[in-house]
Amino acid sequence: MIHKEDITGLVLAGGRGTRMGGADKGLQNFRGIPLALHTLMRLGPQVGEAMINANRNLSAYESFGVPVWPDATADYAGPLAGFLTGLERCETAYLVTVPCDTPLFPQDLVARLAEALAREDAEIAMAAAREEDGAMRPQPVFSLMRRELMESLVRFTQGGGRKIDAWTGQHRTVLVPFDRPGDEPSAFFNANTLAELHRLEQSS
Ligand SMILES: Nc1nc2c(ncn2[C@@H]2O[C@H](COP(=O)(O)OP(=O)(O)OP(=O)(O)O)[C@@H](O)[C@H]2O)c(=O)[nH]1
Ligand SMILES: [Mg+2]
Repeated sequence: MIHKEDITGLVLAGGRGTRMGGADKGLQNFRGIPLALHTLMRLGPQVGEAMINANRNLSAYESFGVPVWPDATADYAGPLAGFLTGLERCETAYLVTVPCDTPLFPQDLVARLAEALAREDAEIAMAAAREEDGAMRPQPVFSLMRRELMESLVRFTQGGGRKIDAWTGQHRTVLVPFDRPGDEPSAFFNANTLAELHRLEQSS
């Protein structure tokens, strides 16, 4: 069994927000609260420690009250750069990642990932959920992983690797479906554009 005190939660807010016109997505308001803070408030009760990965406007993120870490490299190498930053800063045995643009993610996300990781003796537990087109797909930015994977990720990214599934494919990974009766069907809908953000704000 994995205790929540052994898990650090990382809010991924280090992207370019290209599809939002280059806006710093984590600072865009969702129901009156910045997306990254909304995400942090939903993640905090599920983990022992929390931190934010951001690459711009660091003092705004720092005002949310948890440590803020930018990527070590300034080239916007994608979400794996955020994973790596998180693993480097993580002081617990496990790290879980959550993107800042999916504010309605499940309140039992971490518990279910942790249960599956322990049950399967896996190295990574990754959520899978139905997307807006109805298809079940892995949600790689929602992953719980062992801190020891840091060295593997250093090697992978230094070799030029960028794709999350190419890296997780090197490790024992369990997929955790979030489509049980009672699961919110739109929990994993993410806001990549301002229109999607406004649509999400109107939803349940
Ligand atoms: N640290 C870090 N995180 C990133 C980077 N690129 C994307 N992310 C994060 O990964 C998650 C998924 O990213 P996307 O929604 O695909 O990308 P985005 O950069 O936010 O937006 P687009 O530029 O429109 O693709 C988000 O939480 C991003 O903040 C990066 O270069 N570095
Ligand atoms: Mg996104």
